[in-house]
Amino acid sequence: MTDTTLKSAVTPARIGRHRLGLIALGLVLAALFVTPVVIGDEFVYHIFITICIFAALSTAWNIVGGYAGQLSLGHAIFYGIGAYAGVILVNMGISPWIGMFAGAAVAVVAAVVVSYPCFRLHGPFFALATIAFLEVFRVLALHFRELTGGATGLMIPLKIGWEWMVFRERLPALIIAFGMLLVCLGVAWAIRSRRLGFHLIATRERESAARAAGVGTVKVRLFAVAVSAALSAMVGTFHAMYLTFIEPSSMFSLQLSIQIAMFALIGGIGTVWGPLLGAVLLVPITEFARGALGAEAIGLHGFVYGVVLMLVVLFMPNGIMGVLARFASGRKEAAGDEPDTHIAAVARTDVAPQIGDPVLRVEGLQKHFGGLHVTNDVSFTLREGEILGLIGPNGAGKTTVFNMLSGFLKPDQGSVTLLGPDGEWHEPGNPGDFAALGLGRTFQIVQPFAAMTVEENIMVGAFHRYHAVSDAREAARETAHRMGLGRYLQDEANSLTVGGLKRLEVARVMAMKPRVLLLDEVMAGINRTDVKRAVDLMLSIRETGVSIIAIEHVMQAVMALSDRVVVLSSGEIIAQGDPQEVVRDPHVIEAYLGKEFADA
Ligand SMILES: Nc1ncnc2c1ncn2[C@@H]1O[C@H](COP(=O)(O)OP(=O)(O)OP(=O)(O)O)[C@@H](O)[C@H]1O
Repeated sequence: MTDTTLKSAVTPARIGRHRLGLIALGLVLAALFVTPVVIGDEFVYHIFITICIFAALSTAWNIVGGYAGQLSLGHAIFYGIGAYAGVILVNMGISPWIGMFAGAAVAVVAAVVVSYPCFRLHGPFFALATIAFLEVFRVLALHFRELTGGATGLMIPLKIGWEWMVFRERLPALIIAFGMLLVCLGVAWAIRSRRLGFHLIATRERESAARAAGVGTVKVRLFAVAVSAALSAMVGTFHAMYLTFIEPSSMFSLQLSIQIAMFALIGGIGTVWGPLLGAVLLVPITEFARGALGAEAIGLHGFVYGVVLMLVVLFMPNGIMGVLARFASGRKEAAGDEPDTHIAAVARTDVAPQIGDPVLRVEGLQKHFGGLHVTNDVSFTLREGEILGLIGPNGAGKTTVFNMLSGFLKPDQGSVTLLGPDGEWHEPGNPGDFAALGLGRTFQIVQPFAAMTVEENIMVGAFHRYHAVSDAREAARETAHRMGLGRYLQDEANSLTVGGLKRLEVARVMAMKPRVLLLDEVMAGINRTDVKRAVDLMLSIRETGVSIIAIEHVMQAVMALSDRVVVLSSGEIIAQGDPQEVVRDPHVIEAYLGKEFADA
């Protein structure tokens, strides 16, 4: 396959529009620095410094709230820690440049301690928990009066100069605020464009699928929270020096937490540039309104944010960046029906399967859900290069067995052991360990990472083998072409048809280069031509030495594919062996069609 074929999905027009977008964003960024310098007015300086500060805070928030999808409304905790650490150390005669890092270190510890127990909570529950922790920190700041000054707050001593981050003119403050914004944007961009960014978005979109692809979902989210907290704390230190006075309710403020989240929501949550655009749009409107209306307009910014948020939700659900991205990528239509490449056909009779030694042993699996005995003493072995069909009527317990074979469920009794690449037998405990030993699985209900392109979805699987983005991208492209998805590389996963999504599910797991592959009903709901293609594909995968267990209801496919079949009924194995013999077994006919049919 030529390189040009691999890159064909990225059109020159699309690259051109992308470049145009980057140039426009670069101009917005440059204008943030140049405009106040050219105008020279104090108030304009103040507005642009405030934009930089809020854009930096919102960009840091976006690493957790956007990339990782953990809607934190307690981010002012880290901003407040940075502010207090900086000011307390300044009062002790230590420069805020040092205090900034001390605050960041404390914020990282607080972030890990606060977030770890909260990660089990999702959506509004996570948000509520972060608000509760924010309140705890505010009360702590009020309580430890000797350190924080309590409700009276702390004044910054009037030591002027770069060393103390306090200036008579506005320009140095703008330089620092702008520098901080650049640092936050740089970190956010670096995370998004590396393996970590892919892992975070995958975790946000489909945690189970991410875990099956070997992503350490808790680890990556903790890392994101730590980085975000450190950046927020550093901005907090500078902002405290800029304000020259801090007190608990304005530092550990729910309103501030909501504001920084809102900038990202309006600009484009989960994008690198969205928070910046949100802050650029909203801060001037509210600051000018406040300046123009003075005390009459207390709370006006809340009203303005509410109106803008409503308009954005109604007309731009993905924020400003969503509109720009649509412009950059052009048309979208349902994709995936017409594979662009021919999947190598391997006729059933052409190839004698090379079946080797056992690679997976399943012994005495028992699983109860409350009073329901879902599997009872399920035992079988899978050999190298073998295709094992796992069949049985609805509710027989097939998916539950798969969940135990991939670490998503712990058996009540029994064991699953897997032959590792080191030649030793292992008993893995969780999906990550199974993936590390070379087991990949698909899900009965497809689990695409909706916010990613087809290429990026497959890259999440490829990152299991590669660290470098370029290597993972190349591997993903090769897999996509092999799976007939080459034409859709740059399309959003959401735009694929059912058949396309099923192939994407297999492509993601194939990019992991598994040694054992668990396929859960990959042929359900697809047309006859696609079933034929899927059978050929599975046979070609097996030719590479991969062992496959396939849960399937499409009997022609099961018969065409399987070297052996295991039949489950009511959680027990009722037959196993050669496919032709198994389908004639009266117990199997009875399980599927009832006793009367079997007797007849
Ligand atoms: N988490 C759970 N809690 C309670 N019951 C469950 C749970 N998961 C599965 N079950 C029940 O266990 C039984 C087996 O379900 P399972 O999904 O494993 O069957 P299956 O053979 O894969 O069915 P199908 O072919 O319809 O997908 C069903 O009765 C199901 O309702």
